[in-house]
Amino acid sequence: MAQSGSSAELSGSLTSSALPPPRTRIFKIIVIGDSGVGKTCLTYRFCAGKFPEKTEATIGLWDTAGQERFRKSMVQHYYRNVHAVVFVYDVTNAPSFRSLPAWIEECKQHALGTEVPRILVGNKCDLQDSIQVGTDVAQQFADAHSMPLFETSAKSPNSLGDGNYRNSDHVEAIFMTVAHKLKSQKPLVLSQPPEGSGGTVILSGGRNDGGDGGKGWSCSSC
Ligand SMILES: Nc1nc2c(ncn2[C@@H]2O[C@H](COP(=O)(O)OP(=O)(O)OP(=O)(O)O)[C@@H](O)[C@H]2O)c(=O)[nH]1
Repeated sequence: MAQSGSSAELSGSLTSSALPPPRTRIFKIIVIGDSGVGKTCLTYRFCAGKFPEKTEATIGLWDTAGQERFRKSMVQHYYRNVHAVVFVYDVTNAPSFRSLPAWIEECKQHALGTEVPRILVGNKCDLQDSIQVGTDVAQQFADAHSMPLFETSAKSPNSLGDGNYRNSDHVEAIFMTVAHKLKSQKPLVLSQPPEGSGGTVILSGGRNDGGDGGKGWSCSSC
């Protein structure tokens, strides 16, 4: 198992033209898996709607030059108050798939067991000729750990061929699934961010019958 993780926050707002003011709930979602599987790209792709031109290895929380006390408190901080976990492996890298049990165990040790919404993501599906982890084996693993499986590519553009990254490759669906699990019962509908709204992606839920406005979701940091 190698190092590091990414995280994203989803905030859900209940907005209304009438008072009271909007309620905001913030969820902390951690994205974990071996180094290089594409955690940063997936998170960036979701938050900014595109694949990053250039990424650098995230400084691993496990890479603190032997300063054990510092490492321990950093890791504890990372796993604290987590609402959902996204496990990522690289479909072209079998060892990254074999590391998953260790990542699941790591989560368990930080009190993140099956009660916390978790999903499994196989990234880099655009590299069709280099696939080392088949869907069958990944699905079996996902079923055994009661997680939904998504196979995706943070990189490949959508089928419209215009170079944009909209509603394609399940990236939005992945985070929508997490949001949906967190928000439970309410059906969520993806809407694109308005032009110039930065990295905000709004996941709107249906208005409720009480007329108190719609639910909005946004990825507020990454
Ligand atoms: N072909 C392809 N390359 C990808 C994809 N996602 C990420 N990459 C590439 O994989 C490399 C690692 O991506 P990162 O997002 O930095 O991986 P990471 O898991 O955050 O890595 P660490 O920060 O080291 O933990 C980069 O060169 C990306 O361009 C993908 O879907 N397809």
